[in-house]
Amino acid sequence: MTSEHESSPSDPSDEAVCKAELSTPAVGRLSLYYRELHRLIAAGEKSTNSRDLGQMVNVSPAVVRRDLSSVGSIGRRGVGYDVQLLAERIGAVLGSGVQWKAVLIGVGSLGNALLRYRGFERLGFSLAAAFDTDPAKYGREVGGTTVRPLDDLEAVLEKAKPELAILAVPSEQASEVAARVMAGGIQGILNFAPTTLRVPAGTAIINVDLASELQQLAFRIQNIRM
Ligand SMILES: NC(=O)c1ccc[n+]([C@@H]2O[C@H](COP(=O)([O-])OP(=O)(O)OC[C@H]3O[C@@H](n4cnc5c(N)ncnc54)[C@H](O)[C@@H]3O)[C@@H](O)[C@H]2O)c1
Repeated sequence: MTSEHESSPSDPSDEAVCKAELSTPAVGRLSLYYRELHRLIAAGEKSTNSRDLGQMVNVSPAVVRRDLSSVGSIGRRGVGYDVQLLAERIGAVLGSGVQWKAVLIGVGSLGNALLRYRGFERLGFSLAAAFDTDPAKYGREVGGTTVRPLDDLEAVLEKAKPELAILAVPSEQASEVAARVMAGGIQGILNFAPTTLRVPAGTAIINVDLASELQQLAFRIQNIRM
């Protein structure tokens, strides 16, 4: 069995420090460990180790140990990680357990799929409202959320006070919509439009460009072949 490094329980101020120090790829990996740990909990597993966890998310045991020690992990030498405790620890660092409210803007092909996706709720994200500019879509219910006119955006943001916005609008519309949601108090944007949005400090943004991901995948395959 892989040996895990023991670490002492950390105080709450450690959490703030390690959150600030985590790199974006490390946060991505923590999110994957979190997903796998919940799968293990559902399967009745009590413990895991860095080798197995690494295999599940395709990284080396050393990377797993480094990531987990950076969140003040609770591994025990020769025993491994208690999956429940580790999931709670990572969840606390990632802000799970907190309920996050999101709004979705743009209910086309992608917006429809996102509204129907049930995986957000499991991680504490709820969709407070969805908006579009196409009158034919107003009042339609998709995945339990009713599509509203974009004109209602500011009133809904004021009332529901969501923290996050998901943009699934055409790229030409993205910056204007982003400006509106930020003016309405949104703190984080998940942007699916294939354009790089500029946001002021104090707003978090993640741009998801699936075509660019595919291009990177093709590039890697080419390099494997060479
Ligand atoms: N479909 C995909 O698989 C996919 C994947 C990755 C990224 N994207 C990107 O996500 C965005 C949406 O893609 P799609 O395929 O769903 O497009 P789509 O044309 O099917 O849907 C876009 C929706 O946005 C609405 N809209 C337009 N302007 C708006 C505005 N200002 N405010 C609110 N709603 C507005 C339209 O009425 C439409 O319902 C695009 O930028 C696209 O490039 C799509």
